[in-house]
Amino acid sequence: MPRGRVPVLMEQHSQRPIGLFGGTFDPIHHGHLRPALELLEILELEQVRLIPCADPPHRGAPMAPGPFRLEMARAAVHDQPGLEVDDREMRRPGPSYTLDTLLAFREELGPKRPLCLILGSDAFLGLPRWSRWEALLEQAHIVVAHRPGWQLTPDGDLSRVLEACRSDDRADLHRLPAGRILTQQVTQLEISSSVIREILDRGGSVRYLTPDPVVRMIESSPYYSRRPARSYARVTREGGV
Ligand SMILES: Nc1ncnc2c1ncn2[C@@H]1O[C@H](COP(=O)(O)OP(=O)(O)OP(=O)(O)O)[C@@H](O)[C@H]1O
Ligand SMILES: O=C(O)c1ccc[n+]([C@@H]2O[C@H](COP(=O)([O-])O)[C@@H](O)[C@H]2O)c1
Repeated sequence: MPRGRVPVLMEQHSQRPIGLFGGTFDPIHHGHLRPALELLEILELEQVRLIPCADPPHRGAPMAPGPFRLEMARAAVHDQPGLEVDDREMRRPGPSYTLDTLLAFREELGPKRPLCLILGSDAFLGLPRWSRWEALLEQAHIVVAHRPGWQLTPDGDLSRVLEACRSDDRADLHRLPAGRILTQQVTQLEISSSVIREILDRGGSVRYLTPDPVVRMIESSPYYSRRPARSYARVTREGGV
């Protein structure tokens, strides 16, 4: 590649950061995928690992079982370089605590590799309820992707941690292995898995909210839809059907 075309951050460090994006993904949707792709590009990450959790802490059991949520995630990104699905939480028994996941990555990749834990703003605001949450920043940076409807105005301990670790310089994510918090604007997509489940529950279509391969998996699975899907007539140019 001609020198002028080497991305600025890449020039400084050969070991680019890895983005780690955990979720229940029940099901995965474009509100997960588009921010993941934008962060991959904007932050010049090596890759973003989508990590479906087996047993999400602090919420009820998912509608779809872990292996199916994992397969939906794989189907969603199968043709997108840079977005990978990581099944380590599925292979680990017990609640899927994120700190355990970060420690496993550290063990695998060594102490120097920059890691970026990606959280939507709602997940970030809930951090003080997570297990050993302040230790997360010892293992990774935190990248907060803005999510529609959530203002980033933490209080208490989270506000103090944000104040102490906040960085506006993306190069910090490449220079250091962990410890910075960066907030990043991404395309705002007001999509959630809960809304998708509600639409399916009333027999609606979720096309264009999630990639077509995921729609097909959902439609042929027993996990979400309860009412039969509606059928629509196709109107031809002449007005016939
Ligand atoms: N539309 C979105 N824009 C930005 N981030 C999102 C969006 N939807 C989910 N996220 C983030 O993705 C991660 C995983 O979210 P999760 O799998 O719980 O999806 P969800 O749509 O919030 O699901 P549910 O509606 O079931 O709570 C979280 O960090 C969350 O903040
Ligand atoms: O480690 C924790 O205590 C913890 C508490 C709540 C959520 N998480 C993780 O945060 C990610 C998003 O969770 P959720 O419930 O919004 O899908 C997912 O990877 C969960 O495993 C982690």
